[in-house]
Amino acid sequence: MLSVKDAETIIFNHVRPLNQEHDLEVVDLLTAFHRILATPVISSLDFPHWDNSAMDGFAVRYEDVQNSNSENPTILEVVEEIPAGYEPKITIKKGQAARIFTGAIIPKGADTIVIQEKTKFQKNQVFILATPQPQEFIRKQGDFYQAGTELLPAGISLNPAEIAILAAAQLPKISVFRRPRVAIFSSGDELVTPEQTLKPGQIVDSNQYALASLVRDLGAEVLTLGIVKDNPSSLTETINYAINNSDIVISSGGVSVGDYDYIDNILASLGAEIHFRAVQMRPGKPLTFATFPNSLYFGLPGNPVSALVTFWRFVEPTIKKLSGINQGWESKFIKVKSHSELKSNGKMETYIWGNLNLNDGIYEFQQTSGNLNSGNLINLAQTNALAILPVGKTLISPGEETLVLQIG
Ligand SMILES: Nc1nc2c(c(=O)[nH]1)N[C@H]1C(S)=C(S)[C@@H](COP(=O)(O)OP(=O)(O)OC[C@H]3O[C@@H](n4cnc5c(N)ncnc54)[C@H](O)[C@@H]3O)O[C@H]1N2
Ligand code: MOO
Ligand SMILES: [Mg+2]
Repeated sequence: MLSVKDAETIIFNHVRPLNQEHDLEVVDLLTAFHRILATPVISSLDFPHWDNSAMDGFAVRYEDVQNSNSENPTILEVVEEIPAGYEPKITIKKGQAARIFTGAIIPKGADTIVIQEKTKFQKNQVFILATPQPQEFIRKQGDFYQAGTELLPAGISLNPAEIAILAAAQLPKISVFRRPRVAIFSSGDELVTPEQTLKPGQIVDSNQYALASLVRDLGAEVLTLGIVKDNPSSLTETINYAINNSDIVISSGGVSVGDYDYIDNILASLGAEIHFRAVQMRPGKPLTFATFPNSLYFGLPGNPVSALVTFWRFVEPTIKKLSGINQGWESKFIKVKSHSELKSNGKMETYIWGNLNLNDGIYEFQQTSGNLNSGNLINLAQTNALAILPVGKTLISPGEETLVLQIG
């Protein structure tokens, strides 16, 4: 059976990230949080824009004050006051200083700031009570960024720091990648919506709710196509619509070996290239991955935990990669101590849901309580991690390390 690693490689090799020419959208900076920058940004402004003061104090010529101390203060004439936002008019000459405030432009002639705590100020005279370092507290024009060079690269997620940088660079409208479009549907004659009264044998389509929330949280646009009966013509119609209206299609249910598990046959009849139908993992073994010319298809298993585990393990990084992020779209596994005894049959890569708890600043994994059954959605509540036992590993004892994938 195909290993999880090989399945992942196959999937990621088929992801074509959104394109800088065709998949752009211009958005207001205030709505750009977590969007992906589509083109590199170059600013014509230096940062800082001008030599400016990092402190409230006095702008002086270093050579005038280099031998100052409290017994022998240097006395300078204060010729101008320079608040932030004001353009200085006077060049500082020998024996002169300017009163200056944080962020204000350094006047011509001055090269050093003396903070006001090291001075005594009287009328238009300042007494310099200590010798500063040469050029102390001056933020030089272009020290942080030089105009014309790359300010931000394409393919990064816009977090608060980047949003602030774009605002500072006077770019209130920016090019980002459009949101990936993801179609979701559930298949099964037994499925009903949460509003419907349950008849014997029926179950609520909970997968669609969970999957839509996860997809939206990843910044994608969700197209929910509802519940589709285990009926080849309805499934054909829905899948055909989905592959023509989205970048990624996610279905749940109908991918195992039962008589009513039609998804794979219909994918084949619609001309999909089916890359695999099962992966050596538990939960999540019956997982179908197929491609059409313009979309990727994930046939997730119907069991609620299996659908979510396969989403977290394979679909989440796929959506991230497709969205145009150039780094860090891959799943991140972390090594932590297990507080619980973790068991597997050793035949499948096994995913155990539970919690990363902080214990004296160190994360420890604790298996969820109750039955680890892929049909048991209830004890998935409030978990935040999956511990992973590789094939061949049957036991992780308390205190031993395990790899975990954070979920949520
Ligand atoms: N003979 C075998 N039977 C099964 C195998 C196998 O290898 N041989 N694999 C089992 C495993 S593992 C899983 S996982 C499931 C996957 O089944 P399907 O993907 O075909 O899904 P269904 O048969 O449609 O449903 C399975 C289960 O999940 C419930 N379900 C389905 N959709 C939803 C939904 N949208 N929301 C909530 N719950 C849903 C459904 O009622 C079933 O209980 O196959 C095993 N069988
Ligand atoms: O993949 Mo199934 O998930 O083990 O119930
Ligand atoms: Mg089935």
